[in-house]
Amino acid sequence: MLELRSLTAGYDRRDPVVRDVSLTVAPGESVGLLGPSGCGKSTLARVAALLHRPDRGQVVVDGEPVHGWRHRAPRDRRTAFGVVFQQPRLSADPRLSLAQIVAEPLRATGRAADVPERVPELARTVGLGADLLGRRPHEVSDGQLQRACLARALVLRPRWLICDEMTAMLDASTTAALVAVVEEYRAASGAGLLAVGHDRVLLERWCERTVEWRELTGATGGSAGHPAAE
Ligand SMILES: Nc1ncnc2c1ncn2[C@@H]1O[C@H](COP(=O)(O)OP(=O)(O)OP(=O)(O)O)[C@@H](O)[C@H]1O
Repeated sequence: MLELRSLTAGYDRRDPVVRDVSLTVAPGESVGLLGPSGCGKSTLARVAALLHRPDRGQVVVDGEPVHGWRHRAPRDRRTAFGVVFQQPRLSADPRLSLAQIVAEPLRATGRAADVPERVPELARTVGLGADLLGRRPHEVSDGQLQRACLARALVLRPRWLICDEMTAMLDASTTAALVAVVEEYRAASGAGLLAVGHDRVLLERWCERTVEWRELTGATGGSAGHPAAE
């Protein structure tokens, strides 16, 4: 279970963008989170993926409260999450080839030995031809780069996937292809999904359950929350 309990988060403690938000994703469940631009969806997605420390509230993963974010999160916690962001160009190192981008999490976790097997396997899964794997981000389209970013998110076989407007920059056929990849992975692995976006038609087709941002506030009662752990 991925539980977001009474989360308050943002960039200025005096004026948080996420206020007392609660949401739960069960293993194997797909949850779409809909909200208008600027409401704080990406910020919440980053907290859920252990990339941004909340001011208040708790993230509880499989019954265990999270006590560290980013590099302070234990490795097995961090690697349980695969994250895909809206803008692949901001989340991929421009100096690396697509193959190196996909391989990054394996190298960072001491599993470089798996690279020769896993990278071509993931490239096939996301529909990246071998000719593209040697190219760098500026030599491929947004859609091709997003395919590499999705492969990178899946390479460590995460138990939770956080997709933050994953398809916002993509055409309809690439959107359908990437959603299908996520769904095949979920069916095979039992991973849970939190897909954040503003495209109601897409999220309602994609996810078993879709929730509105405004429904999440104060859902567990009051804004007191729990003090965030260091
Ligand atoms: N790094 C940052 N520093 C300061 N403010 C930020 C930062 N990132 C986001 N914000 C602000 O926090 C608010 C919520 O942003 P967030 O990206 O979480 O919203 P969103 O719902 O995902 O929006 P969108 O759908 O447009 O991506 C916005 O007002 C934004 O300007």
